Amino acid sequence: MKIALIAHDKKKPEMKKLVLAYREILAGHQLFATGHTGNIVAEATGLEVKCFNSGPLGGDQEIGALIAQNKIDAVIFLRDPLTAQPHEPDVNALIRLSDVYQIPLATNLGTAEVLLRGLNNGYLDFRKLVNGREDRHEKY
Ligand SMILES: O=C(CO)COP(=O)(O)O
Repeated sequence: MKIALIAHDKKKPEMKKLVLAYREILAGHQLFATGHTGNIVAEATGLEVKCFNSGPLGGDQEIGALIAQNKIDAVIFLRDPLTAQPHEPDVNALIRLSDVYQIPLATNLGTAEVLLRGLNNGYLDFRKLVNGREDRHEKY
């Protein structure tokens, strides 16, 4: 599965703890991330991470584009709900696209743990039915 990992600055320590705790599960999947988050994840776990631009410089949009192309299976986005983000429209766009395309999305540590445990138990296997199908979306 292709997992996108994103964390706002104040949530990066939580992201680091999460990926260390679930390293063995994450090791079996392809990881994608916004720039700074990806560097932290790669350094903490030693796992390969495809890093995009930093969030404020377009990283959320790049991951959103992958979602629209059916190239992401789950998103863990540890958002900071207490700090205004200069790129809030990009953040909202990424969340919106996850909802448009029914992509499992965790926005806090509690749900992220459920998602990763579910991933490990096959609960995301429904994604295999649509994987590789760029035509899966209804055309308007
Ligand atoms: O701002 C972010 C997501 O909106 C995260 O970006 P970085 O991982 O580059 O800090």
